[in-house]
Amino acid sequence: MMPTRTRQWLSHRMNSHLDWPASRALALKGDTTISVVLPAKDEQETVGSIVTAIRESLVERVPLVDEVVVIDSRSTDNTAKVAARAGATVHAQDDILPDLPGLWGKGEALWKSLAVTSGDVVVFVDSDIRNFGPHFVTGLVGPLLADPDLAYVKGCYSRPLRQEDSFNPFDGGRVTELLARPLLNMCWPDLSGFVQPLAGEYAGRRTALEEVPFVCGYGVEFALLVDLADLVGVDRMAQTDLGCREHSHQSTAALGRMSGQILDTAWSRMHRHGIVTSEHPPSSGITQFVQTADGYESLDWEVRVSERPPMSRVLGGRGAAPRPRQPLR
Ligand SMILES: O=c1ccn([C@@H]2O[C@H](COP(=O)(O)OP(=O)(O)O)[C@@H](O)[C@H]2O)c(=O)[nH]1
Ligand SMILES: O=C(O)[C@@H](COP(=O)(O)O)O[C@H]1O[C@H](CO)[C@@H](O)[C@H](O)[C@H]1O
Repeated sequence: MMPTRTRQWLSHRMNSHLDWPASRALALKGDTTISVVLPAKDEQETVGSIVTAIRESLVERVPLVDEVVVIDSRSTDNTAKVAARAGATVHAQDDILPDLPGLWGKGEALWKSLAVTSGDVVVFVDSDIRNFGPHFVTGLVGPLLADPDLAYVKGCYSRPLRQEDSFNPFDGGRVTELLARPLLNMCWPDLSGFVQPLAGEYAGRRTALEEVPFVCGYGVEFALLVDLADLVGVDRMAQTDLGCREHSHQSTAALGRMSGQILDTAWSRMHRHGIVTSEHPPSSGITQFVQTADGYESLDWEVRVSERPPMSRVLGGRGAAPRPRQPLR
């Protein structure tokens, strides 16, 4: 159950995107630089419109955003071309810090983005959003521009579940409701006020983001919440209601594998926090089953997650990335 202190946190750390029109964010920008990062794996259908919306509204019309960067995460489609054509700076995930062995996953893309961006504030936006609007960015950066003590702002929204033959206005966020929310409530009750703990839209100060590890797979959001709360304290974290988010949905089986990665991530944090003491980590894999004409076929999947160290330890010896490239305008 949400502790009283978390209810108090929720009452003063919940924003609405309606509070943060681009004009107000611009008035607060000063010399704070802002990078928007989109991790993208096979998102040719949607990445272009998101980049275009950001470029036209928040670079050209209102000069709030200094760079829009797409990290092409081993896509097999035309994601990179579509993103570049829309005006983004595109980096292939494996071209970044090439002297390190490349790893799979969303968190790898997000971690590597820190090495090729320079914004004082970094905004992460998924590339599969189907109803993106510039308010996703202004609602996240506004509170950070207004309050220098704030380190991190997480988006929250209603999450419809639109599938081939069905639509439900509330059933999205399946891993959130079935795994992440129970885990956080039971083991990290101070984080139980985050409405969408796995939301892929969030913004943070580089000075904080470069001081925490990045889990390379789908555990990245879960780990960032726990690790940033350890680093800066929940009261330097906030959230903004961004309205509604519709995105491309994966299959239940795919979310089962995602859940395995998040559970592995959570176990590692429970171990660091002394919630579990066993020195034997959980199994690194899961077996799923598909029905066949002859019965069931078993499929084994690896869900053990890799983790990158805080970027400050890597860039420390390399020097920070150059200041944002020439704005897109
Ligand atoms: O290895 C990966 C997996 C995902 N993504 C991106 O991360 C975001 C969220 O991933 P996904 O849509 O697969 O997760 P879901 O929203 O279904 O939970 C999307 O922009 C993906 O393109 C990525 O960059 N690399
Ligand atoms: O929130 C969730 O349960 C999952 C799956 O959402 P849906 O059930 O497909 O709406 O989506 C999120 O989880 C991923 C892992 O943290 C994030 O990377 C995604 O950005 C986020 O959409």
